[in-house]
Amino acid sequence: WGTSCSVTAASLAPTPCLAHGAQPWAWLQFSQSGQPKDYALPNASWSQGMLNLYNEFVEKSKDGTWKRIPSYRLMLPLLTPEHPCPFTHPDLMKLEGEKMSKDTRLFLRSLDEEGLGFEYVMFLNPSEKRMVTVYQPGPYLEGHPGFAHGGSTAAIIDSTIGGCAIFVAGRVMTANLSIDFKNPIPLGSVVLVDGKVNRMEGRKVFLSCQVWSADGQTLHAEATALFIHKPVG
Ligand SMILES: CCCCCCCCCC(=O)SCCNC(=O)CCNC(=O)[C@H](O)C(C)(C)COP(=O)(O)OP(=O)(O)OC[C@H]1O[C@@H](n2cnc3c(N)ncnc32)[C@H](O)[C@@H]1OP(=O)(O)O
Repeated sequence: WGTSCSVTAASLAPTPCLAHGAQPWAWLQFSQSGQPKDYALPNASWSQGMLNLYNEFVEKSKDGTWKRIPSYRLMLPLLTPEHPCPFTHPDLMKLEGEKMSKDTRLFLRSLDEEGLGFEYVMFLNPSEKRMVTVYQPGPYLEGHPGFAHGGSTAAIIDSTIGGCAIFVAGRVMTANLSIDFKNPIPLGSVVLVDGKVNRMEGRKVFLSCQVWSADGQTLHAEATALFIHKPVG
């Protein structure tokens, strides 16, 4: 899962499901060519602060407590009964790539140039049902001068806890997201988006999330959310 790791079907193999026959690999996304480029690896735009936090979680991942989540331009279509586990197919990357629409991109991976938009890497802690995102908002996410637009903060929160909810429940949609914005996030700074599942009731997954500065001194935002499980088919 480190920086030198090449992405193979084996390295992306799913972790055990937690509930509802969850398919934790369902969030994997593939590039339009079918050859995946993993965007959740360091690039030249990452600040030293971003690299430091990334390395901290890579270190924590060595004993399996945390897992880095690869990130591609597109989200893998949610799995069908015919393809319950795509990792068993040797031509996975190509097949899934060809199934994708050619004209869409995942919102958070919509910009080509490194560093201008959302730079982020997610780490999942399966036993804690917790997802943290190391996040560096770029200059094209501006709201008030010099600060990230609140909508961009909502998007990174939604994706962080969305990933967490997918892990526990499989296919989910955001039904409700409530955010208290506490302190503005400077563009180019590094923050930690820390989300977790609090409880599940039937199809409902309740989560909470906090956005902290990298030094842990500033709470930028906190949120609660409800995701609803939508069974495939
Ligand atoms: C690693 C990368 C991961 C990337 C993750 C990306 C995550 C991105 C997530 C998104 O942005 S999703 C896009 C934004 N969300 C939507 O567009 C959802 C639009 N809404 C819907 O599709 C439906 O309203 C919804 C799926 C949320 C629910 O419809 P359903 O028909 O499946 O459920 P229903 O309305 O029967 O409600 C089920 C239960 O949830 C409750 N519920 C539904 N919406 C609620 C709400 N908004 N607030 C509170 N409770 C709600 C509802 O009262 C009910 O409770 P009970 O079972 O106790 O009766």
